[in-house]
Formats: sequence, structure tokens, C-alpha cells
Amino acid sequence: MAGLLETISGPESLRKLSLRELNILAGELREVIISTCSGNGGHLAPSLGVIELTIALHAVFNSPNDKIVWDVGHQAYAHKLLTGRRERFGTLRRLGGISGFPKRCESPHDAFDVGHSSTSISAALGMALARDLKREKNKVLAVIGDGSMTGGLAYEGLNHAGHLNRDMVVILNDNEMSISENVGALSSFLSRTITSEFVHKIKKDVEGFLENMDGLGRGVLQVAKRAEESLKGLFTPGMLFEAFGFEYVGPIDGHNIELLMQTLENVKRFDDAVLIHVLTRKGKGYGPAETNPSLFHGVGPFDVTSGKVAKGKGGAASYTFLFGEALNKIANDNEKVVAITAAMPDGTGLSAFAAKHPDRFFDVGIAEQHGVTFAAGLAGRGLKPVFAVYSSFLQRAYDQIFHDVCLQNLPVVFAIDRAGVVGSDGPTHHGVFDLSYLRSFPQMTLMAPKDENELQHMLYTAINHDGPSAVRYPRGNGHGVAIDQEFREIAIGQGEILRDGGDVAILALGTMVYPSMEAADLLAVEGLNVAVANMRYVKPIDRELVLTLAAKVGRLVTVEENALQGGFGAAVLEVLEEEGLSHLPVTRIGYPDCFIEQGEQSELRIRYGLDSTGIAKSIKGSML
Ligand SMILES: Cc1ncc(C[n+]2csc(CCOP(=O)(O)OP(=O)(O)O)c2C)c(N)n1
Ligand SMILES: CC(=O)[C@@H](O)[C@H](O)COP(=O)(O)O
Ligand SMILES: [Mg+2]
Repeated sequence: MAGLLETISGPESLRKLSLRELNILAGELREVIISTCSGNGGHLAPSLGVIELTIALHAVFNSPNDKIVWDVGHQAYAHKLLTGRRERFGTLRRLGGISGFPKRCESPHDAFDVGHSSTSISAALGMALARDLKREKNKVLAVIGDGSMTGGLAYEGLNHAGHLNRDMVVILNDNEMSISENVGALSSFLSRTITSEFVHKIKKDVEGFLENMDGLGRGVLQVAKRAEESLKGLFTPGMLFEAFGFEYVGPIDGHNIELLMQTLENVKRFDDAVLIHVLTRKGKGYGPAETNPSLFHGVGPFDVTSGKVAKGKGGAASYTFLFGEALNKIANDNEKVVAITAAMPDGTGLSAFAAKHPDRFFDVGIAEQHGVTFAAGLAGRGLKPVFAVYSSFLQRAYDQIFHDVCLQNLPVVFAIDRAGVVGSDGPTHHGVFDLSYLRSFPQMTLMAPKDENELQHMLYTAINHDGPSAVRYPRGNGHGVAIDQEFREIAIGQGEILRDGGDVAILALGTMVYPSMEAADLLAVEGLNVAVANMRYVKPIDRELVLTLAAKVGRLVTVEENALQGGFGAAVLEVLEEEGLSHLPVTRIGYPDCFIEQGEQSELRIRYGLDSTGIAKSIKGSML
């Protein structure tokens, strides 16, 4: 590692450096971030894009007294390196290591925990208000990307902040990218810099013209200038933010440390709500990431020289890919099928659908709430919307699922990807609550496939079902099973027995079916006869199957990749209670009542006893 960075013990060290040294430091930060991400994976392109901005922020403001709130937080690697985490940076995103996102428990410089988008303005406003009420002195800054500005929550924050006009700064980091290309009217509005330059030129020309006209009074010049200002306002991004009550500064070059520092120093003196519009390049300084910022947005390990991303573990295709394939095929025959993503066409496997059926594909931006209600509108008019969404991001739209979909019994299909633990992104991103939060809604049909072949049949079943439905499946590879060429419906609410046995019955769901079968094999070696059922549906649950196994075997074990609170096992307990069978011994295996840390998916499943050995161990323990 190069020399300057090693001398930085905290942000205060930056203030001793010359501009030249700050620029050298930017290069060193880039090197460390690229090399660490090449081994650990991570959000490389977003972090490379804000290195100069991060240096300028920490050089001008006084964190942790001043509060810097990063939106999403996936761009905060330079911030981490400058705020005392250089030595631990090699553990980024690893089990037991530092988080890929700001975390208050990790450092006093992390003002707010993040991972989900568009929260920064609201959180920063709360901090500004708290400061004023407590008569403290500090500055509060929110750093938000143009993609995150597509989320409605950002406007709720802007609306309130502009109205209160407290001393706070919003920095809009505009790189014209979300994970993929940014979408929506706002994004085209923000990129009107050419028009703004054009207007600036007109302004200069008009000024020159008026100044050269003898006989025109100063008043006329001022009126003309005001007219030019309003013309400028009509054409520049500033108009929008000024309408919200913010002072608008920019757009400025987000890779020019000197300019950034000057601007921040100026703004530091204001005590109003100010928005600084900063233009940056995603992936800045690393060729492969600049060329392909989507790939390097959140990337796995890669070779630094070639920019080649390491092949995964190989083997079977991912659930995500097979979902996309199946949806494409279903949509070929059913023109009512439309697909929706909230800014994740690649991550959800919908890119192929977008290419094939562009008129039936909708990227709504980072707007899960809108995505759900939009889907409800489409369904209400006879279409079959499939909203492909990560489990943890769908949490955003809880009320829309209730009020706009379930209450009206509208046939919206939720294709819930990243259900279960997701790995290195950690607690903000694990999808371990969807069974609990969806199961409570009347009219909802909720299923989880044991493998990728069952996923395609479930998707087909959901699309043909006349009511709300959800299919949840994990991040990562399928099992490599054969994929049927014909779709078939899987009877709603019907599970299947995969293995008979008389000592104990495992009722397994989704990703836990195969490890449960393996656990049964392990227990067989020890003389235990274990039945295994693939329950398929959490709602409606297969009551008959639960009761049959309860009667035949008498000892039940439920296994799910969800929080135990309110999950699939809880649904089984409810059935038993309703049937007067509460006395039967039941062991529930799933995630406990805590937030699950970051780590490889396999590491976490082992840690929480959700691998075959862990399941076998719990079962043996329950029989002692
Ligand atoms: C609620 C929510 N939905 C989706 C995501 C996934 N996501 C993470 S970053 C990102 C794009 C953010 O774009 P922007 O704010 O412009 O930051 P950039 O990566 O361009 O720096 C998305 C869609 C998320 N983190 N939170
Ligand atoms: C920061 C963020 O929310 C996304 O970039 C997320 O990390 C993507 O996760 P996947 O890698 O599972 O698509
Ligand atoms: Mg962006």
C-alpha cells in the first residue's frame, strides 16, 4: 500500500495535506479499493466514483461532530478507509469483518445505518432537527445518488426539509446511473446540463449586448437579468430543488478536489437547506469499471489486470436466470403477462425479458411501493403483472401489498428473489422475513420451490392463479436438476411426501428440502427412520399433509430459511393448535429472533444449523 494513506489516522489528518497530496491520496485510495474488491467482491464502481468527493467532505467538515449520511452506503469505502478502518479493510464484507455499508456500531463516523436506498435526506433532516432542539452545533450532510433520488422517500424528505429550511446540505451525486442506466423523467431532467450551458451562454451574450447599448438605463438591465434568471431556472435542474425550498448549487465536477473543497467551504457558511449537484463518473479511475459500471456496481472477485470477473462456483444455472427464462417462455404464449422491476433488471433476471418484450417490461426506478401499486393497476385492468423483486426490498411496499393488492384480491405475482440469506451484503439484504410478513395477509398464496424445475412450475401456477401470489427463491445456483419442457400447475396448497419414515417427520420448505433429505440420510445411518415432506405452500398450507404426518409419525420438525417468528413453522403450530394437537412434539428450525450477520451463504447456513448436519443434529437433540 502506498505511503500517504498509511499516515491517515482519521479525517483530521487530511487537513494537513496539500492539494497535490490530496490528489495523490485519491490515487492510493483507488488502489486499495480496487485490490480489496478484487479479492472480496464489493460495490466497486459506486465507491470509485466518490473518492474525490469523500476526501473533500472529510477535509472540509469535521466528522464525527458533523454528520455525513450516505444513501444506500454502497459507495462509502473511501469514507471507511479515511475514518480509522484502513487496517481492517481487508475483512470487508467477510464473516466477522467490517460491513460493506456504514454501521453506527462500527464507527462514530458512520452517522446512520444503511443498505436500502433513499433514506438519507429524511435521516439527515431528523439529525438537523435534533441538533437544533438540543442547541448543538454541527453540520449535517446527506449524500444521495441520482438512482436513489428515484425513490419516493427522498421526495418526502426534500418536501419536509425545504419547508423547515434547517441548516443541512444534500449532495446529489449524479453519475447518470442506478445499477443499470438510471430511468425516469427525473434522470432526463438532471442531465440537462447542455441546456444549462446553452442558457448560460445566452445570458452572457445578452449581458454583453445590453452593456454595449447606450441609453438603456440600469433598471432595464436588471429586469433583463431577472428574465434571464427565470429562463435559466426554467431549464436547469436547480428549478426542481429550488421549488422544494433548497438553495441549489451546481452542477460541479465531482472529481475536482479543489473545486469541491471551495464549494463545500462556501456552503458551510450557509445556514439554509442547500443542495449541491455533483457530477461524477461511476467506476472512475479503473477502466473496466468505467466501461461497464453495471457489472462493477456490485461485483464478485475479479482479476485487476484484465478486469475479468472470476467464474462463480460453476455448476448449475442460477434460480434468477431460470426464473427469467421461464417468464419469457410463459409470456410468449400469454400476452397478458407484463414484468416489473424496481431498478434491478439484471439482478432479478428480467433483462432477457426486457430485450424480448420491451413493451411489456417496466423499470419503475427504486420505487418498490409504486411498483406494487402500479402492478395492482395493471392487474385491475386484466393484465398479469409479475413484480420481480428482492425479498428485503419488498419490505418497503408492505402497505401496498395489503391495501392495493390483497384487499382487492388482485392477481399480482410477486417473484421474490434473494429469499433467505444473501451473503456478504448482510442484515440489510437478507430476505428472511417475507414468509412472516406475507403470510398474515388474507387472499395471499405463498409458495417456495425445492429446486429450479419446481420454480418454473410454481411461476406458471402463480400466473394462472386468480388472486395475489408470491413465489420465493434464493440467491445463487439451482441444483442442476432437469428442466421440464412443458409447464404444469402445482395444485394450490398441496405438498408432497418425498420419503417415508416412522420415527420423525421433517416438513421442509423451499431451499431446505434438499438439506433435509440429506439430514434424513445421515440420521438413517444412526438407525432413525425419517420421513421428509416438501411442503411447497406456506399459504394455504397443506393441512391434510400436516395432519397425516402428525397422526402417522407423531413427531414433527419444520425447516425453513426464514425467521422463526411468524414463519412456516409457526403456520404448522397454528394448524396443530386449531386441531387440538398442541401436545405433539414439534421442533422448528429456522433463523432466530435476531438480525443475521454478513458472511457467505454456506457459512451462515452452517452457523444457524440450516445445513444437513445442523438439521440432523437438531433432530437428534430434540429426541433425547
Ligand atoms: C430500497 C432499495 N431498492 C433497491 C436497492 C438496490 N440498489 C442498491 S444501489 C442501487 C442503485 C443506486 O443508484 P445511485 O443512488 O445513483 O448510486 P450509484 O450506484 O450510481 O452511485 C440500487 C437499485 C436498494 N439498495 N434499496
Ligand atoms: C447495494 C445494493 O443494494 C445492491 O447493489 C445489492 O448489493 C445487489 O445484490 P446482488 O449482488 O444480490 O444483486
Ligand atoms: Mg447513480
